[in-house]
Amino acid sequence: MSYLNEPEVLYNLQVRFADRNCIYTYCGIVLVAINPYDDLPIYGNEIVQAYNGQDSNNLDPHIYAVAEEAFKQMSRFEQNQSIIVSGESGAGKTVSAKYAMRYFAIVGGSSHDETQKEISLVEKKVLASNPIMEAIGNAKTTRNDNSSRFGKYIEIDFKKDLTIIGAQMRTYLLEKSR
Ligand SMILES: Nc1ncnc2c1ncn2[C@@H]1O[C@H](COP(=O)(O)OP(=O)(O)OP(=O)(O)O)[C@@H](O)[C@H]1O
Repeated sequence: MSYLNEPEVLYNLQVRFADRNCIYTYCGIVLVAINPYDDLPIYGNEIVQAYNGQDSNNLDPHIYAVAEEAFKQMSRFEQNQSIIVSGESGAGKTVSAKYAMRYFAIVGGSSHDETQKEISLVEKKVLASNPIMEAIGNAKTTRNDNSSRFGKYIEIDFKKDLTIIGAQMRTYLLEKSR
């Protein structure tokens, strides 16, 4: 985008989503996601591997590109990284966060053995915590059938060899209306 203003952003989002079914668009350094309410074939293991270790500037905008960038920065500089997922109810925050976690689980789970792309036990446990947390903390609303009733701070901990050692989830931002 040559200019980062509202008409330019809206025009680009419309062209990419309506005409090309691309739900992800970069607006500056922010990745904007449009909820497609449809199962798109863009999250499979082969797509994870396409982003793994690549320069995200050369690839289509994707939540996996954001996750890859964070993973790369963490491994290169040994510094904690944060991804902020924001948007109105039903925008797709929870789904995006789960895909980012899935990316870390696959990439972190397989980094100790490049030939083994299976997710190991710790990574499986981290991903399996999602339905448990949703059973306790989600409810149907007029805007979202599976609405999170509390904000989440999810911390994923990695070992030096970049495999996942564990994860923690904390509640925050409990709105009065929720
Ligand atoms: N990338 C996606 N692909 C397909 N469907 C999606 C995607 N993102 C969201 N959805 C659909 O939209 C629904 C709502 O998304 P989600 O629960 O992630 O919203 P949210 O922003 O977390 O909302 P809330 O703030 O109410 O918790 C999902 O249950 C799913 O059906």
